[in-house]
Amino acid sequence: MFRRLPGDETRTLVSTTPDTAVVFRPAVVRTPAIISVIIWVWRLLAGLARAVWRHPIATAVPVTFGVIGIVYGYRQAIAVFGVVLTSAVSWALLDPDSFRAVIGRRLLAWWRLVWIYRRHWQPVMIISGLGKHLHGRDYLPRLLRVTCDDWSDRVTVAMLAGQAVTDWTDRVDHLAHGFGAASCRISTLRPGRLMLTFPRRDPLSIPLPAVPIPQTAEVGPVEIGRCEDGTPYRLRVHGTHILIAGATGSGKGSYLWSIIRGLLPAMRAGLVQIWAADPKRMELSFGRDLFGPCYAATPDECVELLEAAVKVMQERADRFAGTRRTHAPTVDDPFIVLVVDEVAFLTAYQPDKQLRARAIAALATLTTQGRAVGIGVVAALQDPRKDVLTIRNLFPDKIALRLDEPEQVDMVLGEGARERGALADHISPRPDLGAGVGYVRLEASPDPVRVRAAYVSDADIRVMVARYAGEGCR
Ligand SMILES: Nc1ncnc2c1ncn2[C@@H]1O[C@H](COP(=O)(O)OP(=O)(O)OP(=O)(O)O)[C@@H](O)[C@H]1O
Repeated sequence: MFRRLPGDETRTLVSTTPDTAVVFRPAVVRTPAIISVIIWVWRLLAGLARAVWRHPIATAVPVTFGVIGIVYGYRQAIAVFGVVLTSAVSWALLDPDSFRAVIGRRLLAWWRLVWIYRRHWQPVMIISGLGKHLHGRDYLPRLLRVTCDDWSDRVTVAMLAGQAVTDWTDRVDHLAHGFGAASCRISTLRPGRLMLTFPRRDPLSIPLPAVPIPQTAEVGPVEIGRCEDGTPYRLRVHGTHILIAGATGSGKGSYLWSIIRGLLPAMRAGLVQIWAADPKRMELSFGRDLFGPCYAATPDECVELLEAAVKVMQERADRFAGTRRTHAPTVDDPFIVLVVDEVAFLTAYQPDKQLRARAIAALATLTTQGRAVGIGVVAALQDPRKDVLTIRNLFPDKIALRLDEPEQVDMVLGEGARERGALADHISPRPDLGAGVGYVRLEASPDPVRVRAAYVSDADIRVMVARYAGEGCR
């Protein structure tokens, strides 16, 4: 509202043509003071009207107390204020959840709008290059709204005409540092409107204990951890194939074991069979009794297991052809989930060329045709490059855990994922902080979501084996 008037800057402008002494000075027409006053008053009224429109409650509260003060006297106004304040404090103490939902988050959002975002908006926009200062005027993207949930601020922004989403995704670091947040995520609400998400705290910063084994036999999405907004992270396993990529020690094992854990009751009910290929012999071997004869460790055995799955797939395809298009797990045709730890041992590092080709062919067949007949592949690998796993794009669902290089993020999650905030290369290598933390793209949105899998400890696996060994593949 206190921007300079047009013309203030112009007065000081001087331009010359190169190599001559010719100097151009723009003509400045002196504005009568009354015009300036009218403009200032107009801006003041417009600013007040805008404040009332944008923050009706924040304006109504002081106005109400002011009116009570004027009409009934200031003692009454202070008494009413005291009653309202005491009621609010009692509510917050007695039922903090409902207070937070109704009042607390709105107050926090208003405070953060005023103190963080509006206060820093102009300098952050100009310095990051998202706004422009031209001829004495600021052209800034509009800050429309701030809402808060328990873990983050969500800032709605109207982009400047002519800006692209990539102008913003290229500057997530500027925005995060500018507004004092650990990171910034960008999502598109509609053409011209963006939502910036700034986390205030990290619900994933401490390891999560293993999710309890479900009570019922279900093949639906398996709860395996938590999303960064604190909601449970449920991973769809049936009707898809999942690739989990992460450097050594990134916690791939916790995903594999959490999936297995969530499917145990369905395995007992005969609706699921878990087949395990464990060429590294370090991860799945710990609970090998869970898998019975459907466990393979040597490369030959692993490839035979994959080819056995292809046979089942083809037999089902022959039977289902023309009668059904999707698979519903039954005891006769259970959902087969083929868990492959370090799939690159079979597809890239395997010295026997023929065996390698057989493994790639079997995996390609399963990932292209297995879904509809109830066969899913869950594969983990350390190095997501194409020459390590040529068929990585055949996995519809991918999870990027801690990766060594920024380029690897897009290799796993698809073009532009890192720009949209999937900073998998920034995940801490400290196991307590970063193991099991990863980025996924959920079905509902192209924007990456940060998640953490629960940690299934050795003791948990021992209990799982003791309770469920011999119940799956017989
Ligand atoms: N979800 C998790 N939460 C907390 N800590 C975890 C989690 N997953 C794993 N860890 C810790 O990180 C260590 C390494 O995990 P893990 O062996 O699963 O990694 P990995 O990605 O399978 O590694 P590699 O590829 O070398 O086998 C574990 O020993 C454990 O201490």
